[in-house]
Amino acid sequence: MDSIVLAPSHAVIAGSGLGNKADAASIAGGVLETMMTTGAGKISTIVLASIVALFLLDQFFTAKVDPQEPPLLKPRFPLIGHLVGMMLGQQSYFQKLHKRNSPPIYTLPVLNGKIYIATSPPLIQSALRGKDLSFDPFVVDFAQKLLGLDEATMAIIRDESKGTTTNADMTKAIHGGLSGGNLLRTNRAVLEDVAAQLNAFPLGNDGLEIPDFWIWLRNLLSAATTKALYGKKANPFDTIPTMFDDLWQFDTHTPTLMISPFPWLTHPKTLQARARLQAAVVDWYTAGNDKDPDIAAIAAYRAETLRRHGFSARQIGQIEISLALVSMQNAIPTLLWLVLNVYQRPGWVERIRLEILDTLQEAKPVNGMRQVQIYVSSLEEKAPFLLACYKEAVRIGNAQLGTRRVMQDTYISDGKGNRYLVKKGIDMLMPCGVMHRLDNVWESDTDSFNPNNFLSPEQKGLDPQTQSEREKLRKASYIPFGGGKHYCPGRKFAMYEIMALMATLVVGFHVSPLGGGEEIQMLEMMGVRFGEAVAKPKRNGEGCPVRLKRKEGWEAVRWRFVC
Ligand code: HEM
Repeated sequence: MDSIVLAPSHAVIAGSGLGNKADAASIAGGVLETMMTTGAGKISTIVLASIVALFLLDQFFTAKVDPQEPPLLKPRFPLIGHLVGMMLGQQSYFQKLHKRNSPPIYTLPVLNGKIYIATSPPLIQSALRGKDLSFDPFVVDFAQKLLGLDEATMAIIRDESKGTTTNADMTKAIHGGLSGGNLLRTNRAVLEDVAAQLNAFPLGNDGLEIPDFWIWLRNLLSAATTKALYGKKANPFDTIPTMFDDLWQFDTHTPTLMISPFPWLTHPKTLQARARLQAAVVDWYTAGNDKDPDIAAIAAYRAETLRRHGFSARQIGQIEISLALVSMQNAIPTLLWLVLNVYQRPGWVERIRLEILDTLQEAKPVNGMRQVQIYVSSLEEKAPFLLACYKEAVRIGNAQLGTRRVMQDTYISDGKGNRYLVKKGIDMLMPCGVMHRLDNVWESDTDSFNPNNFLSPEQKGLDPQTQSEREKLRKASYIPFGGGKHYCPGRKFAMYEIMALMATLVVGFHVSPLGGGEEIQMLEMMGVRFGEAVAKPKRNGEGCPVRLKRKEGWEAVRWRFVC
């Protein structure tokens, strides 16, 4: 079986495919002979001989492709060209290939295996909906390495003897835990803590000097999220002062941790951070806190599922640091890109402020302070420009690599009569970084932040009829949250918490650069690596010091979010 597993972030190679050996050997022999007789020096002979050897190996080992499969896209440098390109460029390598006019779906030969890459909206939608393509194998593959799980734990994860698997039941628990009333309750709990933190903000004219806006935003939402997940009584993230730093240290190095053959040598600090996180979370489950009715439904359902499958509290704690990670690692950087991009344009801040003002309601004063309510679930409808900015922050920051393994030979189709055979055991990648930069889909200069991408034709003064094809294409190309069975269950959760926090900032607070001037510093994005979805700021966000103070007329206000 030809198989390359590359996502979230590692490669497993198996199988082989033989090319036309006789032709290759004679061409290579000719090249070598020419080289030797022209008197080239020893070093250049060795280099050339290596290239010829690679050329030969390429002919021998490049995977075979059935004519019905997606066409083969050969690397410019034989055999290892794509592998090196992916290692160096990570997700951006697919954008590079796309700029070379790659077909809408192609087969990428990597060593002696292959992967499929889809970059056409209808083909991606077909793949995400397809029952024969699955994300599950990756969860199992990466759990062990990422979380450092022992064989006994992995044996339960791999167990299929009960007619179901841990993974299948966890998917149900996750989606149930983050839908309907459970979603609203968890959002309410997060925002209650966000409000408490903002309400504790200094009342004076100087406000607060924040040396590092990224770290401030990160800590604000991390504290609120963990409180909502684990409840107020016994939050494991309150036990050790380094817990948030540990979580983000772990998050930053997850992509390399998964591929490092000797993580104890290459990532000792990350392993120590992971160990501290796991110890605190293990204690929390050992004390039975997951049965407390005050905790988030997603945490409770997942723990109940894991206990049902026979995991001990130690094993649950080790696995469940992933819940904290997944709840924050994409949402919080998205908040950063929204805030930074909007605050580059005072006109946009004002436009959002006016939208939000219309939605606010005054409630009964508390301790002599005004109490202002934000109706979170109405923001989607009542604040279209804020919503467009949020979606644009998601588009611009997200380069997740949708990943599925073909479980049995099947066809995917673009709905226009083109269909492609995809074969059992091969992985298919759907690079969001390419989809979110397609020239024919998005407003021009696809690297720029442009909320027009998500305003309706009517809101932009355009004729909806002439725009309908493009609108459809935009919907199909926008895949920041994946799709199908594993469509991110936290997408609404993230949207509400981010929009609510942004709404409060623009109405109630004044954000200005610490060194003077009008606009706050824009931070640069790091490239998104395999295994990540949302870009983090370069240099851990250093270089964006701000002053945050309550706005005139909004000094003595207590904020309250209604979900
Ligand atoms: C802007 C923020 C977020 C982004 C961009 C994002 C992105 C993603 C992506 C790309 C996937 C994989 C989907 C697929 O392969 O089809 C995913 C899955 C998942 N996300 Fe999110 N996510 C975000 C926020 C959240 C939040 C806040 C939570 C939890 C509170 C969450 C929980 C999950 C879970 C549990 C899964 C696995 C679902 C499954 O396996 O069925 N996500 N997310």
